[in-house]
Amino acid sequence: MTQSIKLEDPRLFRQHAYIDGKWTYGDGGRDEAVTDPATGAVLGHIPLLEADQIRGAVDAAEAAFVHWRALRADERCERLLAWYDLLQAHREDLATIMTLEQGKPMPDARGEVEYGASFVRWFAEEGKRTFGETIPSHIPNAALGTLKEPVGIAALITPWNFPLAMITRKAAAALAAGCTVIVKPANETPFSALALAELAERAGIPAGVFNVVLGDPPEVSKILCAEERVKALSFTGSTRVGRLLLEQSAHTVKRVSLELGGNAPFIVGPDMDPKEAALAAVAAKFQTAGQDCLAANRILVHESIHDAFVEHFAERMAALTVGNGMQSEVDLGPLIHGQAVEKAASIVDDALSRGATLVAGDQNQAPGPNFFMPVLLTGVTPQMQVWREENFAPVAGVTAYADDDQVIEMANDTEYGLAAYVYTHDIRRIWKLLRALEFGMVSVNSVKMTGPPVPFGGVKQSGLGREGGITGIDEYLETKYYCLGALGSVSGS
Ligand SMILES: NC(=O)c1ccc[n+]([C@@H]2O[C@H](COP(=O)([O-])OP(=O)(O)OC[C@H]3O[C@@H](n4cnc5c(N)ncnc54)[C@H](O)[C@@H]3O)[C@@H](O)[C@H]2O)c1
Ligand SMILES: N[C@@H](CC=O)C(=O)O
Repeated sequence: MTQSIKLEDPRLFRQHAYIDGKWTYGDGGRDEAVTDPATGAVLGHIPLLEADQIRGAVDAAEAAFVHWRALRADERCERLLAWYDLLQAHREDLATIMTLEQGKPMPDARGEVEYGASFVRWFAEEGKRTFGETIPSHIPNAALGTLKEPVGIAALITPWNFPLAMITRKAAAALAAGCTVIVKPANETPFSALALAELAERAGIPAGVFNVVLGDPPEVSKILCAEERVKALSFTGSTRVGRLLLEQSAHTVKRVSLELGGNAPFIVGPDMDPKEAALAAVAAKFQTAGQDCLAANRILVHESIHDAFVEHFAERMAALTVGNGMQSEVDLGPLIHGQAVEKAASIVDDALSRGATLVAGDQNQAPGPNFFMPVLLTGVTPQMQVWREENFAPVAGVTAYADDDQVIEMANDTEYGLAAYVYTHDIRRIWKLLRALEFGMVSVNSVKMTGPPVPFGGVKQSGLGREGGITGIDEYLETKYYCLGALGSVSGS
């Protein structure tokens, strides 16, 4: 079954790769169907490019780099702002494409377009502030300083859970720095990336500056990692693939940035109102049907309020509507594919076989094969997969703890270190937890923590580097030191 896609601007729906300003077929005639996870209907097809075509994208990015880096920062800024305006103007179409290929409800998709666009505006401005520094000279008659220069071509490899914002958070920073980019989106969600390319072209971003390649993921990534001309690799995705790409990039000594998996603890202090904390925990767990690197997977509640918390959590969870994200009033869309549903079921089975209690979550109510009803488990322990792995599904695991030292140990008992949530109004507890938690981001009494000004990223096996904020652009800049010697007495100090 093929589904027709109705857009106000049908030219935003592209089914070709985008290289050097041209929409490109695969030379070998291979292609892949892209389906709507909610219905299983085919939305369209993408070409799987051949190795020479991927290298062709590198040729194009290399040629375009010469001119793009030579523009003044404010000239690049103008084009990025034009791109931003187009993303805003086409928000509804972009959200429609995203919901159809990814499954998230339309309000969430609109929110992601807004979120993704906000990085373009942020980095358009930051591009004008890539300041070098002057260094007081220790060498007689010399002036010392630094310049910031673009690293060169950046390969950007992105996941399917946030098909637009994960691209713009990288691409806007790279383009503002003066780099050219080759984007490889996930094959599950290529159409958002291709719509971004269409709008980049309309915004006056020159041919070869923003390219989108499609193909067999290991094949394409291997070529990009092995290419000496690609100077930076920025990857968002699973820790497993991140490790692989880091290894593959070692031979060409690339600048590597990794935004990997998370397994966020959500800590609730004894002073909290259990209902307030439960509503926040539901919001932090079920966005994008739990397929979110920031999802609150391990919910650690003080024993004095545990039972009341669980009751409120279950009540709020029962009010969530699961369905096709194109329909109004839906809170949770489908999981991305059948394998994700199987993995979620096996994680729940594993927990139950090791003694967890199923409080709620009846899979017989699921409205279709790729849907998974929200699950609440209590009595979750470190031996269970639901604790050890990033479950990436609407499966919430709750555990009681006795005191702050114990909860710190429990929260840090994971290889991941992306984000943690803390709910308490006790300032001493807040400070103690904030300092002791081994996570790149700690959010206190707030579910929302991200946005353009924020240095987003993790520690431990959750990644390398930061995206967004005032340092996000540094991932795409080299520092060049200069020493101007023999200046005579005018050099000063
Ligand atoms: N830290 C963050 O900012 C952040 C944000 C979003 C998602 N994520 C993580 O992404 C993961 C979910 O996304 P996913 O399932 O698309 O991740 P994934 O690692 O399977 O895929 C990510 C990208 O890598 C490609 N890929 C897959 N297998 C590959 C291989 N063997 N060799 C080379 N490339 C390969 C995919 O096509 C995709 O483009 C979760 O772990 C989630 O936490 C992290
Ligand atoms: N929710 C994250 C993406 C992770 O999956 C974000 O806000 O960037």
